[in-house]
Amino acid sequence: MICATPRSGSTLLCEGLRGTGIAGRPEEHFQMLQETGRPRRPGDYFQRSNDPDVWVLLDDPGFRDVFGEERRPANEPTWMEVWGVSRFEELLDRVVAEATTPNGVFGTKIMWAYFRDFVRLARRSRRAHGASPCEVPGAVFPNLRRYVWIRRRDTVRQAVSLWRALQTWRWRQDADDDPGERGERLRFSFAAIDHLRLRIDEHNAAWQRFFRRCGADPVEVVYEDLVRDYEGTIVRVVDEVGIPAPEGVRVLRPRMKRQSDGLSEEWVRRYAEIRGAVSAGGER
Ligand SMILES: Nc1ncnc2c1ncn2[C@@H]1O[C@H](COP(=O)(O)OS(=O)(=O)O)[C@@H](OP(=O)(O)O)[C@H]1O
Ligand SMILES: OC[C@H]1O[C@H](O[C@H]2O[C@H](CO)[C@@H](O)[C@H](O)[C@H]2O)[C@H](O)[C@@H](O)[C@@H]1O
Repeated sequence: MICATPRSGSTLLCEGLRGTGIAGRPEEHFQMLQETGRPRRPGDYFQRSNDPDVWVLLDDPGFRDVFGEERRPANEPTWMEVWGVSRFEELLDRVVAEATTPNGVFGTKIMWAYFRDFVRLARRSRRAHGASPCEVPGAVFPNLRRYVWIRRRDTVRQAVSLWRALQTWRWRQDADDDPGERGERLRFSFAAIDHLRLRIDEHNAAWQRFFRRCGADPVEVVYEDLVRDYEGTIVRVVDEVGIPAPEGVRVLRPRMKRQSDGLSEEWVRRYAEIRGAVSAGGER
C-alpha cells in the first residue's frame, strides 16, 4: 500500500512498480470521500482554511470555472458507480482482482486526505468490522507486508504543482502528449499555495504518526531521489517490500514527463519572496 500526498511523485512510483510486472498494479483506487462517495473537488482541497484570502478566492466569480460546478458537476457518478459496484466489499474484490500481478502481489495508492474516509468505510464493512484504524489496511488487503511512504522534500514545489493541477485539471503528462495549457490563464495565489503547502506538511506528519502509532516501518521513497535514480529506487522498493525477483527486477523507462516548467519556477520564486516579506513582518 503506497501512502502519498498529492503531487509527491506517486504516479511515477506506481508506474515504475507496475512496469516490473511483479509488484502489483498500483493506482489511486479508493479516492472517494465518505460523505459524497466522489473524489475530491477542487474546493475540497481548501476546506478548513484559516486564511481569509483563501475564502475570498473560493468566492471569486473569476474562479468559478476552477472551483465551481463546471469542473465537477454534482451529478457526476459516484466512485462506486464508476466501478459498477454497490457495496464496499465488492469494490475491494474488484480492486484486488485488477491490481494483483500473476505472482500474487497487490498494489494500491492512498492519499492521507481521504485515508480517514477509507478507514471509516472499511470499518462499516464486514471485512474490517471492529478493527482498529491500525488494523484496517491489514484486514482488507491480503497479507499486507509493508507500507511504502512517498514524500517530496521540497513541499513548496509540491504545493505549486498542486495549485497548477487544480487549475488545469491535468494530473499527468506523457512523453507524446500535447502539453496543452501552458500558463496563459493560470493565476498565481500566495494564499492558495501556502494553504496547500501547510496541508501537505500536515498530511506527511499524519502518515508518520500513523506508522509510529501502528508500529509500522514503511519503505520510504523521496521524490527527488526517485527522479535522480529511478531504476535504483524501484529495485530497492521491490526488494524492501520483500517481493521475490528470481530473474532480477525489470524497470521500464517512464512514460510520464515532468510537468513543472519555467512558470512553476517563477511561482516558487514569488512565493518565497512573499513568504520572506511576511516573516519579516511585512505585507503580502
Ligand atoms: N518522469 C518524471 N520526472 C520528474 N518528475 C515527474 C516525472 N513524472 C511525473 N513527475 C512529477 O510528479 C509530480 C506529480 O506527482 P503525483 O503523481 O503524486 O501527482 S497526483 O496527485 O497523483 O496527480 C509532478 O510534479 P511537478 O513537475 O512539480 O508538477 C510531475 O511532473
Ligand atoms: O495521473 C495522476 C493521477 O491522476 C488521477 O488522480 C488525480 O486526478 C483526480 C481527478 O480526476 C484527483 O481527484 C486526484 O486527487 C488526483 O491525484 C488518478 O486517479 C491517479 O491514479 C493518478 O495518480
